[in-house]
Amino acid sequence: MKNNRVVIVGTGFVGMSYAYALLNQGVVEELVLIDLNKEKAEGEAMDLNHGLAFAPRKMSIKAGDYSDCKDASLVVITAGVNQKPGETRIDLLNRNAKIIQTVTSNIMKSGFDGIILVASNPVDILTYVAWKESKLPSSRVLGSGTSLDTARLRYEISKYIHIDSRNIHAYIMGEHGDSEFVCWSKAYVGAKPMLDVIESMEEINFEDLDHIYQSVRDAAQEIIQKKNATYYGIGMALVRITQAIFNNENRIMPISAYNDGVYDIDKDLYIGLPAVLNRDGVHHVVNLKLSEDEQIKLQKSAKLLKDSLNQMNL
Ligand SMILES: NC(=O)C1=CN([C@@H]2O[C@H](COP(=O)(O)OP(=O)(O)OC[C@H]3O[C@@H](n4cnc5c(N)ncnc54)[C@H](O)[C@@H]3O)[C@@H](O)[C@H]2O)C=CC1
Ligand SMILES: CC(=O)C(=O)O
Repeated sequence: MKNNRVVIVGTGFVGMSYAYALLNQGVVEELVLIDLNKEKAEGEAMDLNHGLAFAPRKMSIKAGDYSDCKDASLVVITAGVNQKPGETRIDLLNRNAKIIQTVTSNIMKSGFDGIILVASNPVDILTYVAWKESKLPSSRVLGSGTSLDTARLRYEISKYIHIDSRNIHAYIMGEHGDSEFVCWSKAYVGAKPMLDVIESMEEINFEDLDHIYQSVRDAAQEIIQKKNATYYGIGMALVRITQAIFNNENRIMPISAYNDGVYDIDKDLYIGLPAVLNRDGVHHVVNLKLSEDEQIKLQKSAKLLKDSLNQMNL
């Protein structure tokens, strides 16, 4: 890891929520903001700099250009359009794929040799696009995947059982989209299997599991209906991934990782899987023994992503 510099490409809602959370949590030393709209990036850098007097650490924040990627350790791509009410993430594909190709090509022209983290939607497919365009090892290109969905899941479970969401160990896997699913067979509260929790607690029963899943799956649409975009949750998920990388944590997080055969699903694609993250990026994908039903769901989700990838000319 060369230094403690992060470059954000795309200073919209998501990019700036991430930047604001980075500043508040004092995660990095240097932050560079890039956007097609240079004035926006400049304004955002000024605004953030005015918070430095209240920040937990010294930090350099500026609007920049692609030459700033050369020495960066991490470039986070949050550029592109977001969903309008009723649109799915996949509906954004044609509009955002070109943007991600251009952005990645510009990043690589700078001589960049670090890690790329993609948040733009549809994130699994666009992470693949960034990986192909960058020609970096797949371990150094990852997407936010189901990290946000998993945080939503932990929150929803926590509401039922009144246990801190940080004690809930459970993953949403698959596409960051409508075909995602909960890996209930490997869900734990503290060290107690979720299925034992259901049997021993009155607050939650088996019927609630479907309701929890639906709330998670439909959360983005609900927020977009109410306030047009989602950004705080993903901003904080991106910070947690950034910390895992910069602090060399070997932390397990569900992110969009390249499937090179760890799971028995279509190969050569990116999909939401639990993975160990450290300063090298994705150290390895964690191989969970899924139930038969979960395995079918993961296969379906992968097929959907693969079909979308096959329709593109990459
Ligand atoms: N992965 C996840 O869990 C989540 C992903 N998203 C996705 O993040 C993306 C960004 O969403 P928002 O920030 O709400 O959108 P936004 O419209 O607020 O911001 C997008 C920014 O990208 C910039 N941009 C567009 N083309 C560019 C280019 N070629 N080079 C540099 N900058 C460019 C725009 O000028 C704008 O500032 C969307 O695709 C959205 O669906 C949003 C929430 C959660
Ligand atoms: C927009 C989006 O992908 C989300 O909030 O999950």
